[in-house]
Amino acid sequence: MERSIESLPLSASHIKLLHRAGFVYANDVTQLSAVDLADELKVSRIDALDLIRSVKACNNTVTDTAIVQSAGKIGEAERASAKNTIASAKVITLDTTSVAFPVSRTGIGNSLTAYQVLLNERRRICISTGSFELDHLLCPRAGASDDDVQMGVQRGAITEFSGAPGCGKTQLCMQLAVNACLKAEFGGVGGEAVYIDTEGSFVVDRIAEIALAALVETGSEDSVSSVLSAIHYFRVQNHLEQLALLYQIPSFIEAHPKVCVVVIDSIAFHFRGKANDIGSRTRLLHQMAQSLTMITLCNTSAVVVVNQTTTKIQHGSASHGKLVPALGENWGHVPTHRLVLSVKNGSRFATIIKSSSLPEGQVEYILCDAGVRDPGYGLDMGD
Ligand SMILES: Nc1ncnc2c1ncn2[C@@H]1O[C@H](COP(=O)(O)OP(=O)(O)OP(=O)(O)O)[C@@H](O)[C@H]1O
Repeated sequence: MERSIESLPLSASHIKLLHRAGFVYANDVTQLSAVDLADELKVSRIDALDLIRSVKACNNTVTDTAIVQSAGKIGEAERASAKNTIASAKVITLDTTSVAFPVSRTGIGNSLTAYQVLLNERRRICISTGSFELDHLLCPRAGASDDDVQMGVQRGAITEFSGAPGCGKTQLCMQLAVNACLKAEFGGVGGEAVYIDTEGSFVVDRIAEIALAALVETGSEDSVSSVLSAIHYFRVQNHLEQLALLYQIPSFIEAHPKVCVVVIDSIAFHFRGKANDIGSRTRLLHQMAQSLTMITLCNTSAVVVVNQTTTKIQHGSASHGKLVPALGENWGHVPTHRLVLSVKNGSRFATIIKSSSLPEGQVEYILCDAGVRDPGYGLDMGD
């Protein structure tokens, strides 16, 4: 029996994507190869493969249920159980790119086996920071068999970069936004980026320069304008706007399913100086943390937050203090990975200070006209 696409328990964005490309029946999708479907939908091959698997899984589930029902062999209990199966298929295929998450936005989620989680992790294409060393620090992928897999900032996680002014936080954010939008075959993800600027530090000429350098380096024939057109820029003026925007980002991503990174530069700017009212600040930060977590749970976006640094007084004196990320210790539990960027004797370093899955480590990076790169970048050019 031919099943129409819209009768399948796929996400609305998947159905829209398939309809827009002219697909009507499930079999039209399942008979295609991932390469052909990727061409048709203008998505990456991994995303196309995932979509084919999802359609196949949904199609089989729906068809099996329909067959059992039409044969009259199904009681109320079985019917309910079949319904649950379809519902769970919907949760598992909720994401629009590649990763299945057990938690839905609207209800208690279903479990995945650890092995499924492992497969999802392996399939997940990270977003490059521009520095090979930093990419490996952020995503070592121990045991991964595919050496060509893109490393960098992990999707489905909140990564925080903090550091003193001038250490390169904004440069890194702009580089990540560009790399998210480059095509997969040119070292990118072929996605779109959300860029939330709370400080007014986003410089469009600079991001255009970074995009041009990336296109030239990788030999991509795309234009700077096509890369910049995939970056959705939001400027927020105060903490209420920031909270409201973050709350709406999941819906925004649902309407823009190619978004694979949400950058917030910086998370702390509008929350500093509210130390007088600790209670309300804690509540606001808690709300913000919930919104960020929701973004990572209901789709496969990476969340990248910039944090400022503050001096932690030690031995009762600021002169013995050390620089630590702002917003206090409670906030420190929110990011999945926390890194500090620092400058010492003219060299720039990124150091992991907290992570539940990454080993401790430090790498050196540089900032140059092209953006964020490894030390020694450009030395072998022209050989
Ligand atoms: N075209 C460029 N070429 C090389 N380095 C550059 C270029 N543009 C900016 N930089 C470097 O970037 C640094 C500023 O980085 P960035 O604005 O990311 O700092 P930040 O950590 O975000 O600071 P703040 O907290 O004040 O916003 C400057 O010190 C400069 O050395």
